[in-house]
Amino acid sequence: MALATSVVMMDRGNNTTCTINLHGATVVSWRVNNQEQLFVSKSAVFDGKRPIRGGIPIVFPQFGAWAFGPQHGFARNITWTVEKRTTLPTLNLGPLPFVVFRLTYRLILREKELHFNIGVYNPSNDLAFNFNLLLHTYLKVPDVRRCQVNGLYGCHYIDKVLDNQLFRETRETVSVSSLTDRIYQNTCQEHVVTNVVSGRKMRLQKYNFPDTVIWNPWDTGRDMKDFGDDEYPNMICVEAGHVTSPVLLHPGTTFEASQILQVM
Ligand SMILES: O=P(O)(O)OC[C@H]1O[C@@H](O)[C@H](O)[C@@H](O)[C@@H]1O
Repeated sequence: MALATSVVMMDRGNNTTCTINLHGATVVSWRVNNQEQLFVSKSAVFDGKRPIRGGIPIVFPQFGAWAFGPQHGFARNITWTVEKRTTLPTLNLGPLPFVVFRLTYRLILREKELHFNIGVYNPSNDLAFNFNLLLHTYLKVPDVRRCQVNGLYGCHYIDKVLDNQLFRETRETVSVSSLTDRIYQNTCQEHVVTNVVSGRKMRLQKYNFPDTVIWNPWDTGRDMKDFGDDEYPNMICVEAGHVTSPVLLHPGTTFEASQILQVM
């Protein structure tokens, strides 16, 4: 069995690399010209028991709390396997003894881009199932207060900080200056986040991910054991997902979704 800390690394030259921890198939580092783009907490735990705090964990088959398992599902907390037959890292999850599905995750590293392609297959002959899927992307930023996220104007959002009330976004760009935990629905296929590392912009393109979660724990991060007290200014989560309505996957069919991150 692979160790919890086993990693797969992609190296494109020019100090452009991507590292995937097989625990949860969590992308734990993406360096472009030696500049780290992802936030991983200095208090993150790599014990193979808990999800990794930062990078890009995969949320599946549940977003949020759940009666049947851990918060945000179990995919981020299980060791994935690497398919040996391909040159591109392809990671697989399933079949597992207790569930019927297979997840395939393919990553492509380009000069200034990282592509994520994820497929969920239902191998059953007769059973359909429901799931949520989300890429929990933690972007590294010098000061979250200076970041602006576009592509959310006019969208309805569930504000988890305000008793899950539904609001409509009236701002052209969204910024974060306090505890923020919002599920934006039917968002644009593209978001641009300003003032990420080196003052650059990050473009996030998404396909088959109708929702976008914006999260920063602000000082409530102090209550999280695997998150440093002073780290909240240095991250913003912009999470592409299919979460407000579940995906219903019929027997013998596959659901596919993807995301591209691009340093601009
Ligand atoms: O601590 P976890 O399980 O990794 O979750 C972190 C956050 O993840 C976000 O996606 C949720 O909207 C937040 O409500 C949650 O607090």
